[in-house]
Amino acid sequence: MSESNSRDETASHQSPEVETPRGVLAIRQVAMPANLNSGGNVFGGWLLAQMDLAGGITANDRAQGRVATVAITAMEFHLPVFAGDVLCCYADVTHVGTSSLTIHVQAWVHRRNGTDVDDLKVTEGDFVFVALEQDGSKRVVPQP
Ligand SMILES: CCCCCCCCCCCCCCCC(=O)SCCNC(=O)CCNC(=O)[C@H](O)C(C)(C)COP(=O)(O)OP(=O)(O)OC[C@H]1O[C@@H](n2cnc3c(N)ncnc32)[C@H](O)[C@@H]1OP(=O)(O)O
Repeated sequence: MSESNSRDETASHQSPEVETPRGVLAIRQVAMPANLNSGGNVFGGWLLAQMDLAGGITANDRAQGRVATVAITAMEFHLPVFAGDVLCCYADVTHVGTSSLTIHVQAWVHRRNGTDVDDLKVTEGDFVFVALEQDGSKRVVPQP
């Protein structure tokens, strides 16, 4: 049997991989009607704010103190979010520089669907934070 045939056979016996959230649950928040746009979906800006908070809490923990968001270098909106969805933001420290930290943040919703509950990845992005002194100047991120 050729190598490629062998690989095909293995693949046909495996169930498709189910994606799970990446990182640690940093915040949960219920999307409310006040967070909707005129189309009936949750505003992207509200989602970004929740993700920034989730990344900021994680960066604050890792940097052992005050941080500020300096950049969002990647952001994807995969699916719409609706009122009543429970937004769950997961954060993963992917890079620590001298004064900066990059946190990959994924937002998933926990959505009731009759008696079932669906968990869906709705957004993800890379948030860069800089560790700050009390006067607002940058500082070195301490070793863990
Ligand atoms: C037990 C109790 C717990 C309490 C728990 C409380 C938790 C509480 C959580 C709150 C969570 C709040 C989360 C929201 C946080 C905001 O909303 S902050 C508000 C918005 N952000 C701001 O106002 C920041 C404004 N910017 C600044 O003040 C200045 O840019 C800064 C941040 C002081 C940096 O200035 P600078 O000295 O010119 O920095 P510079 O040398 O150019 O760059 C510094 C680092 O950033 C990197 N960088 C800069 N620009 C970029 C860029 N565009 N892309 C990538 N990297 C970049 C550089 O590469 C460098 O990295 P390192 O090589 O040092 O690792």
